[in-house]
Amino acid sequence: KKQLKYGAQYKGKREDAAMQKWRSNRFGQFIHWGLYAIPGGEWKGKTYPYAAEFLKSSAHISNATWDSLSYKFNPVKFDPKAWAKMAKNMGVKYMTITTKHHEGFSLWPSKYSEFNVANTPYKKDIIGALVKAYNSEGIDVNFYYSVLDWHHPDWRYDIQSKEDSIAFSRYLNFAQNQLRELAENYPTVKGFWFDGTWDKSIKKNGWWTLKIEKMLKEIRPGVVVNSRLRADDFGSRHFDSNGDMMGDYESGYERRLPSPTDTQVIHRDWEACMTIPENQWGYHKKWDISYTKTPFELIEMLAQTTSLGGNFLLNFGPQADGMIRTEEQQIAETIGNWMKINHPAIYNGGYAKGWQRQDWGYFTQNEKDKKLYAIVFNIPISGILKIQTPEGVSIGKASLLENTNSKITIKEIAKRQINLYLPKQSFPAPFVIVLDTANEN
Ligand SMILES: C[C@@H]1N[C@@H](C#Cc2ccccc2)[C@H](O)[C@@H]1O
Repeated sequence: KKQLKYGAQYKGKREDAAMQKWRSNRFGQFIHWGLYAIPGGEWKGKTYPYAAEFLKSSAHISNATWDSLSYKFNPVKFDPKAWAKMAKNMGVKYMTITTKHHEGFSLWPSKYSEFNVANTPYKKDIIGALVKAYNSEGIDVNFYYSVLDWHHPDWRYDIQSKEDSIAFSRYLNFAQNQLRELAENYPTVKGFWFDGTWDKSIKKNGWWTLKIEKMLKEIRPGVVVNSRLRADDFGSRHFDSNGDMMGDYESGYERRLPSPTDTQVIHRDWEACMTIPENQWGYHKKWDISYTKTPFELIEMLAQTTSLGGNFLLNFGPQADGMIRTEEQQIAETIGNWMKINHPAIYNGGYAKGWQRQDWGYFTQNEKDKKLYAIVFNIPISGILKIQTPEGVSIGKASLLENTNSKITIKEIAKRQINLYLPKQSFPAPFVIVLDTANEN
């Protein structure tokens, strides 16, 4: 084991109330909003298929030209209450908003950078309005903050000279001031989601990442910080050089999930963040420039994530005028209709220890109602769901969550082998079976 000053600060899962709430939320809305929404993946008549929030680099746009987009930022149709209402109806329990993405533009009136929303035609504090609106709907708000900053003159990708070192220490102070400002000015913030920490400059300054984690937790006790902020004494990220996770949850799953049988993830808190298009976080004018996931595919990702004890953060990229595009509205509505009936399998849900993963879907164990849920995506032609029960546990009753009067016949066909006979009906959507289990001994 290496002696580390800037490695993991604790082992195992945090069990305080704030972390338990974060964990029980399970389903969150990611929002990527910034100047990149204005060009929306297009520049001088050319469409760029890459991630819209990276247009500045994919179209080789100068800082001066890109920064002048701030004079056009005026989301006249922005209605934070409408966004929060849509999120509530979709069934999310938390929202993570980009306070500052790689472009360096701050969506709040920061004292530490002129490059912020107060100096645009819109003027108003977008972060403050969103925190108020989402909290009013009972939705927790976390702040995404990109340490990587294309705008700030003191940002460095690497430290290769004394000048780099002097400039970058100015940058780290700037970022620390902005983060303190966010933690102090928005007291209901529940978490910080760091990004843009992959460059050598940060890997060589692991001390700063721990300093930031400690500062935020001092200002806002209980606040939850993702592993992506952290680098240790030797530049190891997410997990320190002894293999221990840093931060409060593992946040390496970006546009990918662990495999359904990858049960090593259940030993820690983790979150997967997901785009609906193949790879667009910011608004792209051409929705169908890539494959866009269907609501049922997204619901299956939510189910798979919950079944492995993780949180699922689904991304929305609002338009420059402040509207959520209709394609995203429709997906949010379909997911919300499903969640209204099936949320007991998700909220407070987690890994169902001892219940073998089956190919028809996923088990989740609800830590509040202690019930076991089977979320079914692939109905067998036989109409029979095969289940292996753990040692010492039997299934007493099974019924459809959407209709608990629907009895599902159970037959033990061999030791620990159960057949569940599905009702003879159509299942137009993924559905949930609630299982009452009992200890045999
Ligand atoms: C959460 C996501 N992380 C950001 C990124 C990235 C990235 C950076 C380098 C190579 C590939 C992807 C995306 O812009 C979005 O904010």
